[in-house]
Amino acid sequence: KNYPPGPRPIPILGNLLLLNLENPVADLQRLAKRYGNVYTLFMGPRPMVVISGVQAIKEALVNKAADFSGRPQGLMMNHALQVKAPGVVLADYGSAWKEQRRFGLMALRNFGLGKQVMEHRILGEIHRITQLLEQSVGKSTDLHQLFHKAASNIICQVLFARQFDYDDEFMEFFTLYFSETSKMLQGFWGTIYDSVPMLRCLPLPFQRVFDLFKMARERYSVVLAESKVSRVPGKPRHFIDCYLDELDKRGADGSSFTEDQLCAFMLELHFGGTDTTANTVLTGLLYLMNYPHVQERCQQEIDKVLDGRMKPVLKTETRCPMCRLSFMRSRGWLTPSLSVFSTAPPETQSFWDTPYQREPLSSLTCPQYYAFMPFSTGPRICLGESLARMELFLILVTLLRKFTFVWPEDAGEPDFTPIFGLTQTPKPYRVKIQLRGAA
Ligand code: HEM
Repeated sequence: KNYPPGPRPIPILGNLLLLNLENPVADLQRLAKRYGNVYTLFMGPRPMVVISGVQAIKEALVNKAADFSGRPQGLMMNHALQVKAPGVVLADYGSAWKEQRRFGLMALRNFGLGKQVMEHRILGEIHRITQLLEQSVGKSTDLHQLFHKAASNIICQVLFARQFDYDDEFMEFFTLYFSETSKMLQGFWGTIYDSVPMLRCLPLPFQRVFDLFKMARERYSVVLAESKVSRVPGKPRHFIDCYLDELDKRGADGSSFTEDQLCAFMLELHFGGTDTTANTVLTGLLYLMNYPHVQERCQQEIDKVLDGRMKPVLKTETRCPMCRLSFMRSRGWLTPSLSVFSTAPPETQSFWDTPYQREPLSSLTCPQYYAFMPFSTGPRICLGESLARMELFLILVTLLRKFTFVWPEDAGEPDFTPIFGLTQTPKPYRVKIQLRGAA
């Protein structure tokens, strides 16, 4: 009874019937209009406080961080990970989460985050994408797996210093696994699983997620076993080695460092580093194709700033305001719903009046950064933000410099409404690729 007001729940289902479980965003916004920026919804028997609007989100995630940085347990996500160890993403707010997060940041930095070596890795992967896109010039193409594969290869280099061919079984499996589980974990079936516990043991479609997680764990075990055989203690080659060194150092000191924890962490970084970045690029292209004048202005800016340079470099980012603004807009559109697990998603609605509106960038005003939170805010802010920003800038700038992306004439009206999931995904679309004369 101490919860904020909200619609009256019914037994067993709570308020589930008020939501379109395929994509509840519009319903959550409608309810916010009726009940205000902080209201309670019952997902089955489980109460959820929904927070909307910049002020309320800042208040919760920053000013009252200690109260709002936890993660609820007992959800499909926790069960799928089979957590003896919750990694970082699913760890509750406390000393174990702090310890792992601190280590994760340190290890990511050691293996390139924010350094030139990372820029080279990303540019190497972009070179591969560019070559593939060149083969599709003049044709109508589906890019949906391409960016997942590129982003996966970038994070795999950090995690275990390996890159895979795009048709490699490992790559094909993880591309499928990320996109299927992302939709399932926070789509219709995920919500049913989380909200109606009595249905959990039935052979419903959500059982597929558990199979996929099991298959992912098996593949990580192989990678981990290989690293253990080939490593030289004290000379880490990648994230796994670094973690194994930490395990050696700590021994059985009762800390949060365990091999299970390492596997969970790998999975979270691989997943977190792939699906989000890839879907942001896909959204960016969808948007740029449908606002050709914006694409053209970005290209003019890129040509001017890069001048005769062979490749874009990250330090030119500040000199590309139009590109930054366009890419920010894509991230704003795609605000991932990852933090639904702890609180409401960082709802940018009050800043981007209508996130899917058809007339963005009518004036070149830069958004106020305080309202822009695609990476969330507060202590649980995205661990990979700097890597993601690097990737997004370098990928989009390289592609726009070389190609023009055109919405095919026979593709009909674009549909900007994303598919809801752990990360929101643009609906599949095709793209016509043209080579730019000047590039
Ligand atoms: C466009 C790309 C990305 C976006 C939009 C994004 C967004 C987010 C958001 C919204 C959160 C939730 C924060 C919260 O709970 O309040 C998060 C957490 C996280 N992200 Fe990202 N992310 C991106 C890329 C990445 C990358 C490349 C990595 C890995 C290198 C990564 C790793 C993580 C991890 C480990 C967490 C959990 C942090 C914690 O719970 O302490 N993300 N991200």
